[in-house]
Amino acid sequence: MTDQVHVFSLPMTTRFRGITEREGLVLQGAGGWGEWSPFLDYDTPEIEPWLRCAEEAAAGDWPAPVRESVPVNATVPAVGPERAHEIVTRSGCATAKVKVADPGQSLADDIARVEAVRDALGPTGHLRIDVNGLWSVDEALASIKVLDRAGGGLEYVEQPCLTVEELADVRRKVDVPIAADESIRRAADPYRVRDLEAADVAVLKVQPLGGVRACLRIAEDIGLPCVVSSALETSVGMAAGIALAAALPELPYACGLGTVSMFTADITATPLLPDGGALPVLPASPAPERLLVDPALQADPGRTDFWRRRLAEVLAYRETLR
Ligand SMILES: O=C(O)CCC(=O)c1ccccc1C(=O)O
Ligand SMILES: [Mg+2]
Repeated sequence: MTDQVHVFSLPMTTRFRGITEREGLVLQGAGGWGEWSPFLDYDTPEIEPWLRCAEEAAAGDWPAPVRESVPVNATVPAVGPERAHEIVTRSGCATAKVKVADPGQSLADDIARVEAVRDALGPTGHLRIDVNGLWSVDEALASIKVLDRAGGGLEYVEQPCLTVEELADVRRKVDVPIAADESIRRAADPYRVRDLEAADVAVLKVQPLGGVRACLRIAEDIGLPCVVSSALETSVGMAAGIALAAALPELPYACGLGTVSMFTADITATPLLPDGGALPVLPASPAPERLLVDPALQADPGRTDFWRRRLAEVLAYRETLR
């Protein structure tokens, strides 16, 4: 299928989504490198579109950009208020997304983190929160009210509850805009969000949704303003997210593509780190010479085996779909 495959393992500076080491593989095609890094807890059918994204990148098949740079948000994990403040200040971003409702933490922890982030952003910054579907409708109504006040106004709340029905219910009962993430990227039908008027904003992630061109189609059909966000890709995979953000006809919000700073190292010689709150748009997929094959960042033989087997399983699964 491809000329070359490398399995990587990158240490993270802060635990995020339970992850401390980000694993995946990069594969080389005629057009450059593509990344395939589905989360470890996802099963074979769910990780197939992630591979289409990598193949599209490796084929060098991205649409033309319509802008030269992409504004990004700082991403704040469920850390303490001092660390949250530091992350936002260091990022240079005018927008921050704060993880809340982390299991094992209280609403008081979320309030303290959100207050610290508002302090770091100043009054003109944009502050959004991401709940990852962890609230009930009642919890959402109560918590959004409190956090909207603590944050001096929220730009939007991402995935406050698990289901599309719950999102629609919450959306009708609060003034803060609602963004759908899991309800699009993990749904059998992403358009139920549109049909049930469940969100004001669509979050698009290129790997789970099958690539840049697939996401452009969803953006057009879903009829909502879109935010492109990462799935914690290395700079190889991040280039695909940036290619989507660069090609969307409208980009009214900062994108969640500033997450390369969460790694202690990267697999390209030129990490895609934001400068002044924005990322530059590159002309194409990462070229062969841009990959840094640092032995320290290669997964050990056992994990390399795991990823090669996982890839073989997805390719076999594809055959059953034909
Ligand atoms: O959007 C961002 O700021 C960063 C990306 C992010 O939050 C994320 C990264 C990996 C998995 C899930 C999510 C998420 O948006 O829920
Ligand atoms: Mg999210």
